[in-house]
Order: sequence, then C-alpha cells, then structure tokens
Amino acid sequence: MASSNKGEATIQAWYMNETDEDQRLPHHCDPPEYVSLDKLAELGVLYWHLDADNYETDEEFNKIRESRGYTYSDLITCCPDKLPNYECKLKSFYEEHIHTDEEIRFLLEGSGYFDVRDNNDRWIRIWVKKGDMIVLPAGIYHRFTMDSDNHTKALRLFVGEPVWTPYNRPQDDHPIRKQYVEAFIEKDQGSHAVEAH
Ligand SMILES: CSCCC(=O)C(=O)O
Ligand SMILES: [Fe+2]
Repeated sequence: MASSNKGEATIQAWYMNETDEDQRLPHHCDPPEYVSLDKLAELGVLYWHLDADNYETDEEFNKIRESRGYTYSDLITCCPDKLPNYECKLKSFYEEHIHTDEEIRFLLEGSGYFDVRDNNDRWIRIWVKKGDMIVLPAGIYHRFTMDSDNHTKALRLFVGEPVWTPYNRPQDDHPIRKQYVEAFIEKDQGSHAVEAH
C-alpha cells in the first residue's frame, strides 16, 4: 500500500498567463497550454515520481542519489513556525533567479509551483506534489511559490556542501548562466538551423 502511488502520477506543467493576480493561483492560459516532460527535459529539468513515505529505503531514490552524487540532504517546511523569516523567504523564492548549482527538491508533503523560463523566455509553471522529485539545472531562470493549499514540505538535496545563494535576474553575463544558455538554449537554435536546410 505504501508504494501504491509510485510511478502512477505524472507532473503537470503549463505555460503561464502573466497577469498579476495572486501568485498562488494556477495562472493557466485560456485555453490551457500544457507542457510535456520532454519539453522540460530539453530545458534540462528532470523529474521523477517516487515513494515519499518510504524514501529512505526506496531503491529508485537511492539509485538517483548515488548516481548523481547527492551526498547532502535536509528538510524544508514552508510554514511560519518552521521557516525562519517566513515572509521574507517566500518573497525571495519568488524573485526570478539562478543558482550556480542544481536546485533539487523532493516533495514529501503538500505541493507548490516551480516556474522556469523556456527557450523563448516564457514562464512554464510546474506543479509539484507529494512524491515528485525535480531537478532544475544550474543557470536556469526560475522561482518558487506555494499554491493555494499553502503547505510544502520538501527534501533539499545537494552535491557536497550546500550553497543556496540566489542570483536575481539579470545574470546574463554570469558564467553559469552562459554555460546554461550554451548547453540548453543555443543547442536548440542550432538544431532548428540544421532542420531548415
Ligand atoms: C519546495 S522547497 C521551497 C523552495 C526552495 O527551497 C527554493 O526555492 O529554494
Ligand atoms: Fe532557486
């Protein structure tokens, strides 16, 4: 029973309408414009659905952790008495930024939205829920908000000693941003140029 949800769920992602209504609302376009896992993979975003209740002994989780070198982990709970400087943190999570390393989150409870910029600089909203593990590549412009359920508990993973520093946009000259653009944005333009011939 414990692992009955394993492998069944898939992530939902969509292009956002960029109205300035409440950030915790879904912000669907009209009609909704969904985004596939393949599209996310093209942007370097990785996703697994795992057993959140027994993750410590979950073989798939441990394999991912080992193969990707995720030696560090801690828990983050987004609620006023568990997250120091709650209001301030939530605000900074939603400022568009990059990191010099991957952002790796495994949702153990609740849900939330990771927004990432696509290759045309449009916002894609990724709805993560219990059991979803997501990796945002170093250098991708992104942000996070809770949804209207207002509850998120996640495992944060990292390779070695964690560095959580956000670099707010614009960071177009940052070496990590340049590396990301070269690997995931320009390669895309390259393949279209080839297709056109
Ligand atoms: C789902 S974890 C909360 C958000 C966060 O840790 C971050 O944006 O860095
Ligand atoms: Fe981040």
